[in-house]
Amino acid sequence: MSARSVTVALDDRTVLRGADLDVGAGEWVTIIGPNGAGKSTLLRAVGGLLPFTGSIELFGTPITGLRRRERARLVATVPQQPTVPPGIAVLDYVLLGRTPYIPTLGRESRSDLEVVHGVLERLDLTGFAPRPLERLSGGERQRVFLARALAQGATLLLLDEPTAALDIGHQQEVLELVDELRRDRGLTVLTTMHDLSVAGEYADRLVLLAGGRIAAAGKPAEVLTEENLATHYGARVRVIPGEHGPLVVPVRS
Ligand SMILES: Nc1ncnc2c1ncn2[C@@H]1O[C@H](COP(=O)(O)OP(=O)(O)OP(=O)(O)O)[C@@H](O)[C@H]1O
Repeated sequence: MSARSVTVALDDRTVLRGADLDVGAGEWVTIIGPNGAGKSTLLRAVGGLLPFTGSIELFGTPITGLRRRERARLVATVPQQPTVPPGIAVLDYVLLGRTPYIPTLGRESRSDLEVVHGVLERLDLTGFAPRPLERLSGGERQRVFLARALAQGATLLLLDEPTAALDIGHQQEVLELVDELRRDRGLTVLTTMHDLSVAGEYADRLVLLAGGRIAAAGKPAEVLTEENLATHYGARVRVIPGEHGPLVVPVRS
């Protein structure tokens, strides 16, 4: 996907200004930045969920020219707090991911159900299928949200803080799974993330947003510098070289 000069105003306030972003097919790019920087806003604009000025293309097609169903087959979004229909079971929630493939007033096909069961199995959620989604723990729910996005079969996956509710083990499990799917199925991944070490370990490139503008972009080692993190987060950190990317350690003054 590519975005050029994307600007978003919410309630008459410009919260994203002139953002340029390219994510190549099969690439993983993570947007980092302090609270309120505009990370979710940029992700939502790319997902076609917000009005914007500028241009956004998904695999060569302007997003504004795509119908909802067409767009949903190309891009799947997991928001920070997805809406959960009251009382819905896990299986039915994940099945909602197949909506772009089900004819209006039609029913899901056998292949839709096969996709859903495959995804549930892959995410170790088969045992949860009949349970009400609302009664799952925060981390279990997070995996179900990801399952719905994967069931959608889109090529571009947009994940807003995908590991926020997860313990360290499930965090790794989910990110490894996303990376595996990226390699196996050629998925393109755009995420937001607060954990900078984890962000740097998984992404090919990082984009640092601050005050609605892109302040830095490049390989994790180019973006995760002590200077950048002091300037844009007001944070005192040490950056230590790690096996898969720089490790960012907060230090007291
Ligand atoms: N619906 C809205 N109306 C008005 N302002 C909004 C709206 N949604 C978000 N904003 C504002 O836009 C700015 C960017 O918000 P956004 O959610 O994109 O930030 P973020 O970088 O994802 O933050 P966080 O790390 O806290 O999740 C913030 O100042 C926020 O208050």
